[in-house]
Amino acid sequence: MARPVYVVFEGIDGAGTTTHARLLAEKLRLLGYCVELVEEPSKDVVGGVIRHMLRHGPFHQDVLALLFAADRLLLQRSLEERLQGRSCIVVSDRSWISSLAYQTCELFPYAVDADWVYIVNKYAWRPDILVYIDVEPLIAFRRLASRGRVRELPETLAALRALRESYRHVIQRVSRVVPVVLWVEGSRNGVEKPIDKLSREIAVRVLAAIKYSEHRGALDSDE
Ligand SMILES: Nc1ncnc2c1ncn2[C@@H]1O[C@H](COP(=O)(O)OP(=O)(O)O)[C@@H](O)[C@H]1O
Ligand SMILES: Cc1cn([C@H]2C[C@H](O)[C@@H](COP(=O)(O)OP(=O)(O)O)O2)c(=O)[nH]c1=O
Repeated sequence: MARPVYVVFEGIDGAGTTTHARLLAEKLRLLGYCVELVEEPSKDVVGGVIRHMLRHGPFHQDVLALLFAADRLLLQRSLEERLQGRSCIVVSDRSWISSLAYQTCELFPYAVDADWVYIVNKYAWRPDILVYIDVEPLIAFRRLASRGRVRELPETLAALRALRESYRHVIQRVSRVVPVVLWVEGSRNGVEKPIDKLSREIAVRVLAAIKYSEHRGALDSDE
């Protein structure tokens, strides 16, 4: 049964994961691919509980890790049922890699260890392509502030700095299990890369990775 190609975006809050997941999905659709765009947390029941907790607390990472894992499994199962084995590209803003970066961050209460995140996400899809958008914390913070969206946690400047550090380790760690890791620079020396330019760069790199995996798939099925 054909499995969807699973492309995930990761980055600290305000890095642009939502924006660029949507733009990539649009571009791939225009090229004729079947594309499903998913966002985590979902708009379903468990996603709603998560959003409530993120807004009102308690900000307990152990509980959040379980809820995020459950939300993700529900989302992926309903997608599998809907796709019925049709080949498709699933573009997601965030994945269990966010749990590795956020729920293990020592700055937050009841942080968990990475091994436990792996265990509770054992049955979640493994990304085929990971796009990590690296943005300097001050830029991300300004973006969040300009949208009036600075929640106490995890969107303080100190938390954004800690999360970027956490991602540095996480990206290294997951490159052992994720076949394609695309590290994209969203800003440099306090200057952000314009959305259009970044989006084009991401599309070109993701497309090259998709074509490569299609080629590998064709070779594998010839064997
Ligand atoms: N490359 C970019 N340059 C300028 N602004 C950007 C860029 N990428 C995203 N933004 C803006 O930054 C804000 C945060 O983006 P968003 O996609 O919601 O981030 P995230 O989902 O990672 O928290 C949005 O207002 C978006 O328009
Ligand atoms: C998927 C996931 C997200 N998160 C966090 C990242 C964000 O702070 C928040 C998602 O809220 P959301 O408002 O959707 O933020 P964004 O637009 O940045 O994705 O949840 C986790 O802590 N663990 C996870 O497993």
